[in-house]
Amino acid sequence: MKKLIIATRGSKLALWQSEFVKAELEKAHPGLEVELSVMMTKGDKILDVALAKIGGKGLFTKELEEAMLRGEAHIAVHSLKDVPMAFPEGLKLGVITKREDVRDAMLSEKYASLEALPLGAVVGTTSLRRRMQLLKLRPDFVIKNLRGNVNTRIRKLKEGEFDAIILASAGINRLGLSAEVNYFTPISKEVMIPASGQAALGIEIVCDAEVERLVSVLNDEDAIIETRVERDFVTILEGGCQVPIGVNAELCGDALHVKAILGLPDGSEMLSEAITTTRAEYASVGKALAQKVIDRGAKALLERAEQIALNEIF
Ligand SMILES: NCc1[nH]cc(CCC(=O)O)c1CC(=O)O
Repeated sequence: MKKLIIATRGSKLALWQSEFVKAELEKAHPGLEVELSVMMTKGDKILDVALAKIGGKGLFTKELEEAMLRGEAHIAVHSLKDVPMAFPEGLKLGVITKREDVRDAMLSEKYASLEALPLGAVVGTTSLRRRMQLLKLRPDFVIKNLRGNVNTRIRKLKEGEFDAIILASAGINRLGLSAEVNYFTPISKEVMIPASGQAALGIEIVCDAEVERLVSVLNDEDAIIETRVERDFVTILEGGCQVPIGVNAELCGDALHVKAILGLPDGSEMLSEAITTTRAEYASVGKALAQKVIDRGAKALLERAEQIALNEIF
């Protein structure tokens, strides 16, 4: 194969991620040419409706997948946290890359940390997972919806609509945006458990042995293990991307630490659990942790969370 085509969205983060993969593949395979094919997805067009309402499934990936299935592209680079578990026939998850900083971060023009925010501070996020954990820590916060790509969200912060906003550190670091705001403060995983797959890239590929061989150089074994645990946990709970579930697995040498939280978006009811095990147990620990929360009523709690989210008028 001489030329490999990446189907990509046109947002700055999507382009950064695809350019990164292009550069890594060209470095690993001298003589290979990698080209970006930029396209609009439905999710890029609908910016005024909360994603929880329209049902986020495939919203940012459908057009890219259709291009791959038509043979017009070979791979698509996604943030793994946005990648569903199942793929259309003919496509699969071919690569999981090394993770950036997995933590969420607080961005603010005036305040250096969550603790420093005043009573009743207005905090921007549309993620139910972030809202739940913010209100658990500080029930006085006023959580206001914040949509749009990373650059749009930072612009809204700077326009003064929010005292602080919450974004993934990974996106900010990749785009080099931390200096755009006065305070960029990663939030410890003790305070806010990240989303499944956060900070890793997932490369979706056409089912083709040559394509798979070329991209496999980007696989990271620790990221594969950690995100496998996280994705197993979410799959067993049947949680879509719009449910309030935080789950994080972290390898420290041979030790594998996993913790999770789920509950109602307003933080009024929550379940959290943790397991520490060994690397060798990775294939069963996501399921084991899910079973622990299921035994404590997780399924009913998530059903209530989903009803609340769907009924909400944003
Ligand atoms: N849901 C949007 C999304 N998907 C991936 C990232 C960037 C970080 C990552 O790779 O996990 C973001 C932005 C954000 O949550 O702040």
